[in-house]
Amino acid sequence: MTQLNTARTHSLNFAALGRSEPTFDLQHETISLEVKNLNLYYDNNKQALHNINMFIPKRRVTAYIGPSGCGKSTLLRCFNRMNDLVDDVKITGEILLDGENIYHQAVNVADLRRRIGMVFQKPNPFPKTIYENVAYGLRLQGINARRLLDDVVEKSLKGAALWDEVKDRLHENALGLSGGQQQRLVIARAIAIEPEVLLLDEPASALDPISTLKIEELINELKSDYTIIIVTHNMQQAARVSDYTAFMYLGELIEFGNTTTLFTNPAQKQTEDYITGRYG
Ligand SMILES: Nc1ncnc2c1ncn2[C@@H]1O[C@H](COP(=O)(O)OP(=O)(O)OP(=O)(O)O)[C@@H](O)[C@H]1O
Repeated sequence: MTQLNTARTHSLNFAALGRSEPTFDLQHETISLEVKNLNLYYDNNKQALHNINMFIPKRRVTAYIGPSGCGKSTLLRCFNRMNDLVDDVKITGEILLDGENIYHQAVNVADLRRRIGMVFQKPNPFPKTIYENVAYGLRLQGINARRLLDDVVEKSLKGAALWDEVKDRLHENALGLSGGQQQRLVIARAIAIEPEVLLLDEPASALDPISTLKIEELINELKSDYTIIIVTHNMQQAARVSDYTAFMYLGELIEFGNTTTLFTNPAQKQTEDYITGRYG
């Protein structure tokens, strides 16, 4: 009891972060993704994820936090089967997207990745124009009608809060944009094909504070249309942007719940130790 009180004293000040009392309750959410008995082993037998069970609520922001090496990125990459690209990886268990197991052998992984888009830590625009970066996914689908592409490019850039900055230079090389603009461009490219879920792996950790703020504001706007899952090293960022937070430690899911509750009144001692800075 004493320790939980200590946690309240030392944990993040939600009023200062502009957050109020908990407004979200897992019991009343629609499920987007469900993780069931998920285990992952690298190099055939090095276990990186241990029996993960949880679900990701639809059209909310869920953050994964935890010390370096605890398996956050590994779990994130399971949601769009990016780990399939790693040699000697073994995955057991299931992840259900709208009730269907994405690891079923009949699943087309390219289709899955259209439904679950991903943005990485380092912005990775293609060495093409701003316009062609955003139009890329549609062109891959064989869509080349100019007016349709124009509309989607504009809508996606507006959706990624970048339109005003680039509308007069759409045909310039995307590599000429700043790092923060490039990251919003990559988000525009991801949303141009209208995925259901967006996976964000440390999307702001390579950016300056102003660009970070823009990305955080953008996440807040995007969640009305997308289910967002974010991995972050930064606890304040998780507290600012997420509705739900999952704390991982040594490949296990220790605690998952409403962000405000997790940061102010954690149920597990390990969570409390982490958020109060005792390790990590
Ligand atoms: N491709 C890989 N091959 C072998 N082991 C890996 C691979 N990727 C990750 N690991 C190991 O799996 C464990 C979890 O790593 P992961 O990158 O998922 O952790 P993380 O919590 O995202 O860490 P960080 O915050 O430092 O990015 C670590 O022990 C890591 O060394």
